[in-house]
Amino acid sequence: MTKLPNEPMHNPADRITELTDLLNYFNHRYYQDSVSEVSDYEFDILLQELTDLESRHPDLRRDDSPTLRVGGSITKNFATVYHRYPMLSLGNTYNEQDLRDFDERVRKGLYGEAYEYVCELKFDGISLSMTYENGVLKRAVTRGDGTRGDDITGNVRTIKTLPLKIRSEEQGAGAFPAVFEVRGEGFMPISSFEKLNKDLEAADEPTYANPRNAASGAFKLQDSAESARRGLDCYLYAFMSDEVFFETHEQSLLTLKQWGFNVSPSWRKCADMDEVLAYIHEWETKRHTLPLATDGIVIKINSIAQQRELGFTAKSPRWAIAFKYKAENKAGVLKSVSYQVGRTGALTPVANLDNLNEDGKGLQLSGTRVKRASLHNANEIERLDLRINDVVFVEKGGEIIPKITGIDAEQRPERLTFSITYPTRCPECGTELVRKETEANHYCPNERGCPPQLRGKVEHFIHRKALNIDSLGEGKIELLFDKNLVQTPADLYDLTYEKLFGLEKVITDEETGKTKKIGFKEKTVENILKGLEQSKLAPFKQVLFGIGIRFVGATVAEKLAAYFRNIDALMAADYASLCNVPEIGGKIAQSVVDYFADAENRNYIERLRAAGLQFETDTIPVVAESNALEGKSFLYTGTFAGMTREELEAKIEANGGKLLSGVSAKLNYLIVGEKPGASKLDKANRLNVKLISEEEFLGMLG
Ligand SMILES: NC(=O)c1ccc[n+]([C@@H]2O[C@H](COP(=O)([O-])OP(=O)(O)OC[C@H]3O[C@@H](n4cnc5c(N)ncnc54)[C@H](O)[C@@H]3O)[C@@H](O)[C@H]2O)c1
Ligand SMILES: [Zn+2]
Repeated sequence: MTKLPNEPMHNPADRITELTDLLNYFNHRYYQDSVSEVSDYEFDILLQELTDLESRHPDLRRDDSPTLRVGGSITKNFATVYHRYPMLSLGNTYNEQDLRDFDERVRKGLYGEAYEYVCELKFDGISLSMTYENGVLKRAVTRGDGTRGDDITGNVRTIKTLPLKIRSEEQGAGAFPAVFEVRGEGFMPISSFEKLNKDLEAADEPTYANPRNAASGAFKLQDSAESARRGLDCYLYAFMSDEVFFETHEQSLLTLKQWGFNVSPSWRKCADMDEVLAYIHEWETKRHTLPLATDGIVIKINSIAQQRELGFTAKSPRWAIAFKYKAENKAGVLKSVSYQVGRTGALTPVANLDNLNEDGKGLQLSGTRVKRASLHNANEIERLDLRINDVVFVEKGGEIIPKITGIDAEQRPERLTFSITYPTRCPECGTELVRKETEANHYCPNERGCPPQLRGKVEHFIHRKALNIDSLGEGKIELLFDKNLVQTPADLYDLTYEKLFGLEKVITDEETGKTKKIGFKEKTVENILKGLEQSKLAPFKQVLFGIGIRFVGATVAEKLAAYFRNIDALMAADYASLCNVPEIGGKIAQSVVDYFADAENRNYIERLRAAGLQFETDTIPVVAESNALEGKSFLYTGTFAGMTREELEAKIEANGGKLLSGVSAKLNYLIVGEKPGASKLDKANRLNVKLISEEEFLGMLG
């Protein structure tokens, strides 16, 4: 499949088919999987090409064309809700002439009436619709396919800035209709996004490319508590009700604010398109100082009556348009490449950049000063054909982290450039690097002596999903390393009040040059010791994740802990028995075997055991009762009158049944208790899984 927009195509029918399929596929990835396979700009260029082709060949337009409908759809994981008022998309453009044309269409559409615009920032998240009844939040729904959305009320309720009940008239707010809807953008602030990615990285899970995709993922989680932890927020920008309640959009924004809604103060009323353009220019760089991602401006007609007059197309209102900013791309100079060693020993090349004047100030890009860009690995340097002193193009888009998109080949003959020699030794410890054939990265194999790897192991150990010691952080760990108090996580448990009290260090931020002093005073020391004490209660699965066996992420650790129940059984397991564990493959099995074959690792485990950490899964031991359930698989949902979930799980296993982790075609029985989960029930029904009650289950035991 080609993605090139301008590829000559003899046959418009073929190109229309190709673009329709491709864009529908990108939409699916974007809305269902929260993944962008191409940039928004590339997507929009292709969509424009399809729109143009269809307007020249209307008979070739397919019914499922992405130009006819909103891109998203509903999922099977939530209850489906029909929107009272359809939720549409917005027409968009990247250039000013299109805005002038839009203005012209509005002028004609309003037959000479005077009109005003309201400009708002275009927040980059997912659209939400909230229904309030008598001032109380009743329902929050995603846009879905525009007609129906997913009911994600539980997740939206975790947004702290969204009122569950709006301010009443007595509290100084005006009257409101008995039933109304507000719409806004649910987003993940950049700080939460960065924290989440760091967390995911530490847990060996895939990270999100940008805050939008992260927000989209977080709003669609099944577990609202996890959704709450992701620090979501929401800006409101629209009001709707059956009767006309406001005369202008401006009034609605002001009133929403009064009722207690989170309305971004960045909007502005503009008398004409010139003022709109001034607003666009003003926010082009200023928007990067905001704590959330924005990708453009939304321009709306202020008068609600005029909005009604202008109406809608199948996909978007005729009274509004989005102006999107292109990712800024600038030329700079590649001064040098440095190499960072991470927790796993992987080497990452980093480009050190400067502006074309080479005054050491870096590139001014999208409101920030860029001095470095990640190059990922040696292949990337080769792919871009980079040489030191090359003029390179640097882009900072929705991806937050700047990247080099290419070199300016025309400049090369006039410049003295040097090839990049990839190091053969670790820049941190001097050990010879290795590169496995199947992997793109070079690694430093000196796990036990390479400082960033040692520090990384301790940082991993204290992670929330591991031993969860939040009274320690990167800075404090660095201090403990510097003072030679800690080399491995086991050393943490030898720390005492006397050793810690009074330690001090000044830390300089490499990027900003700002310094920060950290010192261990009474309170800090007490908290550290308390955190370490509490970590002794962390369950086995977390300890197993924390010790940091390669390829054993949080989920794998949980499976191993559930299966082997204690560390001794796990240490004794051979390759074949590890491969018997559901969902554990050969790569993980081998890594576990190798890990425990090493005497030093066993020694480390014994030190942690002596410190008092949990090395056993404390659940009800399974004593075989019968094989009445042999060959049958089970899953349960809800709570049960006669037993706890643990007891139920033990019963299934004790009688030879298999407990599955989710509803699939392989599942034979779903045991349904009180307050069952709607999504499990729904999926089981669709897959024709037999539903049974607690009594029926007990009856099967004979
Ligand atoms: N990269 C990819 O693979 C990919 C795939 C599909 C779609 N996309 C991107 O998504 C776009 C289509 O998405 P869309 O239909 O949601 O359109 P859109 O995101 O361009 O515009 C409509 C949306 O803007 C949001 N919005 C933010 N601030 C707003 C404000 N102040 N007022 C009103 N609305 C505001 C609302 O959620 C609204 O639904 C495409 O044009 C493309 O850029 C990218
Ligand atoms: Zn090293």
